Amino acid sequence: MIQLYNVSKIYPNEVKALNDITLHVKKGEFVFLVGPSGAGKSTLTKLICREELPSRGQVIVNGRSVVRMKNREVPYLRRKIGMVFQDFRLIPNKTVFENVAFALEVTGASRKEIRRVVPSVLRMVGMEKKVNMRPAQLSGGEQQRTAVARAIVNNPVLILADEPTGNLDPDNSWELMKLFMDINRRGTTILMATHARDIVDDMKKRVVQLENGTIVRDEEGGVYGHDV
Ligand SMILES: Nc1ncnc2c1ncn2[C@@H]1O[C@H](COP(=O)(O)OP(=O)(O)OP(=O)(O)O)[C@@H](O)[C@H]1O
Repeated sequence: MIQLYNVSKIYPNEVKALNDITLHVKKGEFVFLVGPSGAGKSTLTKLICREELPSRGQVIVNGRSVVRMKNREVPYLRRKIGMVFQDFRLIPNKTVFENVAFALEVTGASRKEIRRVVPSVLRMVGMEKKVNMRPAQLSGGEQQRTAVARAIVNNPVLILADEPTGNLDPDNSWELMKLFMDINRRGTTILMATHARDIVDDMKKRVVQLENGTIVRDEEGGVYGHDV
């Protein structure tokens, strides 16, 4: 699903965010990306969805080189990737329904399709009773569940989550993780950058640890680690 070969990223200000990373993630895997602040976790996720280009190396997502990809092909890549962020990033003046529907509208989905798909996705994340609320009227947990609904509404093959529990209390964090586990069980690959030690320790998934832009640990059934 994701193959990175000898990837380095140097930002224009000369900061070397990633240094010769080689990483393979198979379809259906659930991978935690851990490491101290500034280790390069967000940069890695940005290379996968082509928000940034690598300075060196190759990035293959779902069988396609995102480095060689033309700009006009990027929207098709993004449709295959559901993204979830720490700060939710919902559109403030749209309702829950409209926020999720918007992700379908931009793909050219018909009204009929939207009326069919959006309610079922909102049911899946437990937001069916709040379809007409706006983000400001929702709790953090509800906002994030709406963001997850938006991320999965196009049936992505991959979910990239950048510290998705960062603004949630422990109960809401666990609710969110259950949702991600559910989505993963249905076959969607998940790559999640996180500082949530308890969650990583409990879930015993593959853990990739970054430090100063290099992978210092890649462990199946791993824990968060003592030296992070
Ligand atoms: N757009 C940018 N321009 C210049 N430097 C950047 C840019 N984005 C990130 N960096 C730098 O690259 C390094 C890696 O940053 P990155 O955001 O990938 O780390 P991170 O592991 O996600 O950190 P955190 O856990 O705090 O989110 C840091 O030194 C950061 O300051």
